[in-house]
Amino acid sequence: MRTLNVALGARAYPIHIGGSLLDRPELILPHLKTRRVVIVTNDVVGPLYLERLQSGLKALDVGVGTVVLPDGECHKDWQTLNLIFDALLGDRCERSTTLIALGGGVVGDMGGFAAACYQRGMPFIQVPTTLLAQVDSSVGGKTAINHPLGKNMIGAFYQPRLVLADTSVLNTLPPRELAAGLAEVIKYGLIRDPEFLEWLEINLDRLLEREPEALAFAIERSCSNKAEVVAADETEQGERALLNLGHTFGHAIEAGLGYGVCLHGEAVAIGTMMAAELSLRLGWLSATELARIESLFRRAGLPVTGPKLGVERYLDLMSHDKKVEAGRLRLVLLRGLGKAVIHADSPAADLAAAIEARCA
Ligand SMILES: O=C(O)C(=O)C[C@@H](O)[C@H](O)[C@H](O)COP(=O)(O)O
Ligand SMILES: [Zn+2]
Repeated sequence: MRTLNVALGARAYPIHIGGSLLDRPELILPHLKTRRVVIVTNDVVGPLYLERLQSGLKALDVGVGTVVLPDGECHKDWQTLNLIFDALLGDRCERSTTLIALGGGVVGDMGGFAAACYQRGMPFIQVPTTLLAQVDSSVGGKTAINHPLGKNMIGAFYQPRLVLADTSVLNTLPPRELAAGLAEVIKYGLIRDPEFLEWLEINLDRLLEREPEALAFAIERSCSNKAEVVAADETEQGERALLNLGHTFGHAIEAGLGYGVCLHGEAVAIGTMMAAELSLRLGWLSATELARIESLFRRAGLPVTGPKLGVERYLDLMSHDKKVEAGRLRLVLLRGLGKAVIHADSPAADLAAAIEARCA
């Protein structure tokens, strides 16, 4: 097991990464306030892993309640969130009860938001079961639900007390979900870690073959990048926005198509290609560098062109982005491979051309 720390002062927390950690509930125990938890999961992950986590905790004399949500990004909404509140209230959960999110990004984001709201805040632990959740969404405390007009629009910054990433569970992950997680892994290389990007270019096939050593390295390196950024800028006043590479375009695709049609990681890959196209037009990225990004996404099995929603529709959806300031769209762009910047007021013609260049 490898352990990283998210350095947030009194709210600092560990990220444990390793095989079979679901069988080590003693790692969870020190982070509980009382011996009572509610595990929130979904109807795909639940049948695979809920019993294991539940029985391990019970053996340590922890009282365990469970909530099983319907699976999918299309359920990341008020109605489904309310199922968690119904269960917490129905079970008479206290403010000291710990909510454990067992699942991918949707379960983690909704579980975290429910924990932030229930009785104005209950302890929260992330047990991510997808690659995307292990390398990105379980770390950093962004919790939210979607709105038809925009992704993650209603939420809170609310940090977990522990992230427990069991890499063995990735063996049951569908290939499409593995690829979606790789989009966020590649993102770290592109925005701030050129050495990691080169490692990915060399070792991508090992990740696709789910070689445990390679996966553990990629997860640790991704989490270490994320932990550094979050510790420096928890609530996204500056540097943290760089973690949003590809997301302004990507979120427009997710909302425009209807949540769940395109996986988040797939939308991020397409969005990153649009950001790269714009960076190319601004003279910040060479055609060779753009081709390297495209080749990596393609090899990972990710899409590199998006739906033909029309430039106007893209821009309308993008205008809801959380990085918009005083009505000005701010985009994360690349100034070479391994260096991201935030840029306002991109020339309209270049932006439109970048979107069009990547619409199938
Ligand atoms: O943690 C962050 O900060 C990120 O931006 C990571 C993203 O990969 C993640 O998808 C995040 O939820 C997007 O945040 P949002 O603020 O754009 O909704
Ligand atoms: Zn993301």
